[in-house]
Amino acid sequence: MKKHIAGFPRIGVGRELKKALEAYWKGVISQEVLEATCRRLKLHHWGIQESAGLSYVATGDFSLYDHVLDVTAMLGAVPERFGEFDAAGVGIDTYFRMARGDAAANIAAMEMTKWFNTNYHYIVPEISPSFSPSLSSRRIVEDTREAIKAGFRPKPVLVGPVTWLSLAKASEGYDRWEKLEEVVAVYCGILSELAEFCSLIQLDEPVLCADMVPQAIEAFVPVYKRLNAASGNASLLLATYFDTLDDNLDLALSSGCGGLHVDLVRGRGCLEQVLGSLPSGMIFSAGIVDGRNIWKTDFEQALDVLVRIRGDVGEERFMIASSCSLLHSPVDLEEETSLNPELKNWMAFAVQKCDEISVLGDILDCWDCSEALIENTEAIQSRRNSAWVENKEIREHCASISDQMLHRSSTYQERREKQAWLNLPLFPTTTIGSFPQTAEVRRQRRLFSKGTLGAGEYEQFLKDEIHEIIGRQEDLGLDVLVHGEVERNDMVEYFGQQMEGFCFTENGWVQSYGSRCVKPPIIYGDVSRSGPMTVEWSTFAQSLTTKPVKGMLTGPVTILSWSFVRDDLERSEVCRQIALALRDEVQDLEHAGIRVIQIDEAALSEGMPLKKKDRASYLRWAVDAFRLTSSGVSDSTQIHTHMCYSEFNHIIGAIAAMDADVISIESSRSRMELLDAFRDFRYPNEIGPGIYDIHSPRVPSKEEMMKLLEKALVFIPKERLWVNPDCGLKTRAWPETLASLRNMVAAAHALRDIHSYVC
Ligand SMILES: Nc1nc2c(c(=O)[nH]1)N[C@@H](CNc1ccc(C(=O)N[C@@H](CCC(=O)N[C@@H](CCC(=O)N[C@@H](CCC(=O)O)C(=O)O)C(=O)O)C(=O)O)cc1)CN2
Ligand code: MET
Ligand SMILES: [Zn+2]
Repeated sequence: MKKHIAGFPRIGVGRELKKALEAYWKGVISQEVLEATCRRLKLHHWGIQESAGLSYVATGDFSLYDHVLDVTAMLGAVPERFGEFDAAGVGIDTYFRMARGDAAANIAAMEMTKWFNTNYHYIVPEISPSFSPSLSSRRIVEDTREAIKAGFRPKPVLVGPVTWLSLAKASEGYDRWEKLEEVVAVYCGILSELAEFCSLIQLDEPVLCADMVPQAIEAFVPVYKRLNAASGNASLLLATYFDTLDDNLDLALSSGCGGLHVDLVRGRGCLEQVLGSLPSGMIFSAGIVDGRNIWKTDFEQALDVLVRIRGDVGEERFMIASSCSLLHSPVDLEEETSLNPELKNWMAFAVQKCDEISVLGDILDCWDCSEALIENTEAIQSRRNSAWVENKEIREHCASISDQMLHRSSTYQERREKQAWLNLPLFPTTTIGSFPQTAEVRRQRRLFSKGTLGAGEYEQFLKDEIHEIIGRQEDLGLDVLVHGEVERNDMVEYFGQQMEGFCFTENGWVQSYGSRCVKPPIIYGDVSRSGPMTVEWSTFAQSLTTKPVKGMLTGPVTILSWSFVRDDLERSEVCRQIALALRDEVQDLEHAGIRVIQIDEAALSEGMPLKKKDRASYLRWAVDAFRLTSSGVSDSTQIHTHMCYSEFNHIIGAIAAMDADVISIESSRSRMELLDAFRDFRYPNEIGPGIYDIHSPRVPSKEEMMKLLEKALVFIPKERLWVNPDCGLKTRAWPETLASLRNMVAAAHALRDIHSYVC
């Protein structure tokens, strides 16, 4: 029986990749040193897979920034603004400029967005008529050769052409599918090269689990016919994940590929259908170990399914696998020394998942693994029967939620009048919450968590920072201020740390984009709030200024989406528990005199099911959770929300149903394209479409931002338009932050001058 994983996390257990990348970008280390770190990581990760007993090691899953950008580089899809690239191919500096922009040359980065419904971000390929696909990066071949040289048996992994093209963004009016033939030709070249020394090559086509556009559907089978032909003796494994195949199952089955990988965690629903129609000769790769959560696999349940599959397809055509790439899991549970041992015993990270896959295979192969099976059963039982998981009081509280709790007392129009006391000018300026998390802030937090710095000193340090941040905003002339979120390590982890039902890792890092990582908290039990979480910081900030300070909370859907969530309770129910806890926080803030409160729902659209048919029910409970959080305040308190990376167009109705008084959204990278949504649907409340990209250090000019605002004014009445950046500023440094905000405020003032004279 063959065993494999769809990909391994690349960041490194000690975030070695992050550190090396950031050092390289700062000019502290050379390309050679960076590449040496990467080589060490790859070898280490291959070693883990091999010593677990997996049949292959994944290659091509390692990336300097993003695996979608790797394919973009392979195809030579370098947007014109980055200039000519080297004839030898896309070098790493061009590659990084595409990902991060070029501040010195004033070149904007490529867009970045969520990888399906995960918290991983990929760089969106750009396709223009002038794009001429040609093999421009051979990294995957080089990495695979390296694996062979080191004695491993590689299975190269790359994003397939239909998914790559589907995720791309074409120049206006251009049909991306016109490039299909040439794109496929490049893939054919690379596949035939890999086929010379690999017997199995994995092509990831998660788009098969989403709603595909007609062009993609039409293209699929002919494209795969060519790819299979080019792959000679190597077998192509068509990998699908994140949902069921449903309507696209026939495409997958007719692809002519040697194997089909199915996600049996999120796509279990189509198992019978797949088994019923799998062509004889096609390998079935069973993605049974969850690549996106941290719970141990229930071996007994998994074995039932696996035995059933093996009975159908036979030993020869059967592979056991992770549901998707382990990119979305933390690296190694063994690194966790402070987790409660009982909780820890319920979990498996990437390294442990490799072992789980291997052991499941061994058990099926009738090796004597009874010990592993007993241990697993005990762990599963311990979690199932634990007294820490369920809390009667919380359950009762949740059951008593009334419809009235989901509504503000008055309509937006009425509330607007009652909020006039805020006395805000036309085009009010604000920021999204965080200010630069400088090295010094992180250092102080680290000293505090190590115990080197006392609680009092740490608190004083944070207060001094807030003082400074308030002063800077006053100097800039911003209208609604924020306290800056300096006390937070992360907008989700921080809240989790103050609620019951959560636990935390020390090293459970997961890549979010490029060098940026998150440490998702783990929700293992019923959630409640132990006491106020943010009130002290917000009231301290408010005491320093006469301008309104926005209270700053992370919303229930976002806390849910960016945590590892228990799988023994409906997500919607976990979300309600979080919402109920946050509702108390909102009311506490109001009582403490914080009268503008932002509840971030950055992950609302990310959490959306991939298929249209499942979306309405998700949006219903997600919007209800937001309303439950936000509706307990008086009319004169202004509720804000913030969203980023959203495909707003198809959920604009749901966003309106959240009924926040003000929403800020990301839009600058897409040059206000999202405003298309407002062409047909007039958003009824106030809105701040972000006018500068905070993901890049580039300082946008006043004129540039004015242009974006003028664009917005076509669809948004001037009385309802806010002026703000795309997102929080925590990843930026102070100099560019101040320069950008100065220009932003100037743009708002200039616009005020123009528009206050126009009736
Ligand atoms: N959960 C989550 N998801 C999100 C976002 C988000 O903010 N949170 N934002 C969107 C974009 N994604 C992002 C994800 C991460 C970061 C980010 O800045 N991450 C930081 C880590 C944040 C953090 O947890 N910081 C901790 C730990 C910092 C740290 O690395 N400390 C050093 C020590 C530092 C020192 O002594 O100087 C260490 O532990 O080794 C803290 O501030 O306390 C990073 O990778 O650098 C930004 C955006 C979408 N998804
Ligand atoms: C990813 S959304 C970020 C919102 C948060 N308030 C911040 O400013 O950082
Ligand atoms: Zn944001």
